[in-house]
Amino acid sequence: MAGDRNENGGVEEEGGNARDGSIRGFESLYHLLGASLKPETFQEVSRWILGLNCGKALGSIQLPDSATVLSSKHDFDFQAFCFEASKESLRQPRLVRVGLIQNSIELPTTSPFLDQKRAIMQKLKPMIDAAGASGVNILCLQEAWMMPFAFCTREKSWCEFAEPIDGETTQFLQDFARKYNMVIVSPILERDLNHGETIWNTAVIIGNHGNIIGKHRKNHIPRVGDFNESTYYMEGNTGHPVFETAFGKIAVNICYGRHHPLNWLAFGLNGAEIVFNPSATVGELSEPMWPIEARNAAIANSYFVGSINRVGTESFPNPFTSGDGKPQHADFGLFYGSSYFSAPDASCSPSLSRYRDGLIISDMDLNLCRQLKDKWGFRMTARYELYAELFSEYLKPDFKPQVVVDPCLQKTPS
Ligand SMILES: NC(=O)NCCC(=O)O
Repeated sequence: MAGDRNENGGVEEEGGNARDGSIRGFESLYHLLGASLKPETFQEVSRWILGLNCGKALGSIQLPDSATVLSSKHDFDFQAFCFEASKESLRQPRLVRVGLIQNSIELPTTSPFLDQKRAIMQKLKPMIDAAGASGVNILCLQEAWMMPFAFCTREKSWCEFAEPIDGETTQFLQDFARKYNMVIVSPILERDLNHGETIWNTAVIIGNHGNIIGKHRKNHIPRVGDFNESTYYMEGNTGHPVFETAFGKIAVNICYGRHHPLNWLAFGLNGAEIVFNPSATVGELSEPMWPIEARNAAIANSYFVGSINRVGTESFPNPFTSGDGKPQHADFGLFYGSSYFSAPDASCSPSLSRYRDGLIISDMDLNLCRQLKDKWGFRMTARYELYAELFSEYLKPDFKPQVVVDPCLQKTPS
C-alpha cells in the first residue's frame, strides 16, 4: 500500500510514515489533535502541550489582509500568536513583533548554483513582504537559507555558495530591512575574505536601517548522522555576542548549538532577551528533541527562543554513506519544519507545518524575561563559582572526576 492516501489526504508508506511529511494528512501534531479531539478535550490537551502564558492560553493576533493574501497566493503556512507579560507599575510594556521563516529549496540541486540561490531569494520575497506588511520588527531566516544543506555530501563544490557578510544575499535583505524598518537575522555560508578565504557558518545581523550590526559564527559543529559540516567549516570564533537592536537584545544559537546548555547559558549571561535557533535538522535524527530543547533553554535562561527548521527533502547528484553500515543514499531525509516560539514562562506556540513553507509571527512583551527572573531566581540561585571551579579542574590533563566510591563495593580492575 505504499503511496496510498489516508482519509485525511496524507500520502502514506507502509507502517504509516508520511511520505509527504504530513502526520496522517495533517500539517502538524497540533492540527491532528485539534481535528481528532472534542473541543473541550483539545483545550485541556493544549494546556498541557503549550503551557499557559500569564495563566491563560496563548492568544492569537489579527494579521492584515495584505499578508494573508500573500500566504494564500504563495501557499505558505501563516500563523500568529501573542505572549503577554504582567502589567508593571514602573515599566511600560516592551512589545516586539518577531517573525520566523521556514522554507524548502526551490530548484533541484543539479541546477546551476546561481539559479538555485536566486530561486530561493525569489521564493522568500513574498514571505518577507508578508512579515513586513504584518509589522514584524525582527525577522529570522533558517540556517544557510540561501543554499541546499549540502553538507552531507562532503563534496567541496558547494563551497561556491559561500559569500562575504556584505555579499549578495545580505544586500538583498538590506533592502527589506530598510523598507520595513525591520531587523533581519540572516544565517549564511560565509567566506571570510580577510582570513585566507576561510568558510564559516554565520548569522549576519542586519539592523532596521539596513546596516550590518554584526555577525555570529556557529559555535558547535555537528559530527552526527549525515551532518558532515566539519568538512566545510570550523567551530566559530565570535564567542556569544548579544546584539542590542532597536527592538531588543538578540542572539543567535545556530542549530546544533541547541544541544549544548552552556551555549544557551552564555547568551543569557550576556543579556539576551530573544535567542534565535536557525536550524537544519531531519526527522529520524532529532524530531523528539525538537519541542524540548529550545523550550527548556527559554525556561532556564529567562528569555524567548525562536526555533526555525527548514522544510522538505533535498536530493544530491551523488550518493553518500553515513558510516552506519546502511546503504548509500542521495538524500538527507526529511527536514521537518515545525518552527515555533518558546517563552520564559514555559509556554510555547504551536509549530508551523511539518512540510510546507511558513511564516510564524509572535508578539512578545520582553518584560516577561525579568518577571521570570524575579519569580524563579535562576540567575540568583545558580552557583557559577562552583561551575567555574569544576571547569578549571576539568580542563587540566590530570583531571580526576569527583566520585565517592562506596567502600563496600568490590572493585575489579578495569
Ligand atoms: N545543522 C546542524 O547543525 N544539524 C545537526 C543536527 C541537529 O542538531 O539536529
